[in-house]
Amino acid sequence: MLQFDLLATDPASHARRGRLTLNHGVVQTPIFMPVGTYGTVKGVMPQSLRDMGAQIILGNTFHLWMRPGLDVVQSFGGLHAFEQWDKPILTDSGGFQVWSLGAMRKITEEGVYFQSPVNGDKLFMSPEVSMQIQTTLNSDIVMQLDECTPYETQGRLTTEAEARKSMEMSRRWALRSKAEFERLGNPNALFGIVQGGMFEHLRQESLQALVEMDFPGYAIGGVSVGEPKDEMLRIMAHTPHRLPATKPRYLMGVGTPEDLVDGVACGVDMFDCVMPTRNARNGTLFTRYGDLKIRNARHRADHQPLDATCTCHACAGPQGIAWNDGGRGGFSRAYLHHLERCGEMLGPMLTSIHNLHYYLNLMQGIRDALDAGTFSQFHAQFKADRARGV
Ligand SMILES: Nc1cc(CSc2ncc[nH]2)c2nc(N)[nH]c(=O)c2c1
Ligand SMILES: [Zn+2]
Repeated sequence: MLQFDLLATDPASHARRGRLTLNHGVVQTPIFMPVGTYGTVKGVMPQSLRDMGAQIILGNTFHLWMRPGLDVVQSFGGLHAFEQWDKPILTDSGGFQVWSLGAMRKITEEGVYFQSPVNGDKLFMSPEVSMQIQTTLNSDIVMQLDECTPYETQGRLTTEAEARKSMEMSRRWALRSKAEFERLGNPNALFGIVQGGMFEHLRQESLQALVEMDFPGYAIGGVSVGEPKDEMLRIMAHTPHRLPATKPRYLMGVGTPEDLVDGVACGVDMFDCVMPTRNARNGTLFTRYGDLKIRNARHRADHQPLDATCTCHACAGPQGIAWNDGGRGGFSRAYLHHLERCGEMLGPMLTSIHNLHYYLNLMQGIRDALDAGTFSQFHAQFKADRARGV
């Protein structure tokens, strides 16, 4: 089941405020979805995710199929009980992950043949198999099996003909995914995925065909695949607002804080990206006034928190009072620098909390601005602040 209510639209852009009602709960949009590939958002407890306002997280069909295996997840009645997350979950279909395997796979019309990276078993993933796995996972939002059209093929740009061929196969796989999803009687929501490479007219053909299939929501795939930023922004400006206004739009694998605010202005409702958690593990922290590299020696004896305006547990402690508001319950840059230098596990745990909180708080600020009719001002202030430098 999926219901999408449009609550407000920004007169000066394609930005919109919405509410997504799914089987495991309600999600306010625009939204950022933390990535929990192996059934865990790396290093972050489910309670911490709830405390920071996460409303929906991502799981991965391919990885969970490999480990722990469907029999184990099935014995829990699905992913929610297994990973102790009772709010909505979106699962990606597995195509992107098999594609990322590189050499160890063969793509045919029927599906993808590949070797398990875990034990070398010969495996096969088709639209039907992907739907069967996602039905077992019982995720609230299921993604069709698609082929993520690469930006480059054998070291040269993917041609229009190659992008068309790939988009047309994804279109046929959308139909097969939908047929199997319905045959299985899956009670959740299946999203179609727009492909078409960097070619606007192929994007238009792809989205038109998917809209005719009448999915409850749509994703834009095939970006954030190594293309230059201006190419991603060109597709982001072209495609989202051409999708039905009454249905949710999900931009896959994007992006930086700037991409999220720009993406909302282009009409995107849902984002996912490994950046906040991956950057946290390599010591790159997002703050209101720019990015900060905690390993830099200049933080060695700095008593300030990562971000003096942040109310996350790392910056403001259990009381959640920001440094600028007089709070002193958080951890200092000096301490986080020390943890990073020592390779202590508490380091990535705290930096992941901070970065996820930054992304979720940014989306909360966007929703509040859309509710207040001040999104343009929010957008301008956000950019000015981020340009200030830490
Ligand atoms: N950039 C990008 C990222 C993802 C993974 S989204 C994700 N899965 C798990 C976490 N995050 C994609 N997934 C699919 N199915 N298709 C795509 O075109 C695509 C493109
Ligand atoms: Zn913080």
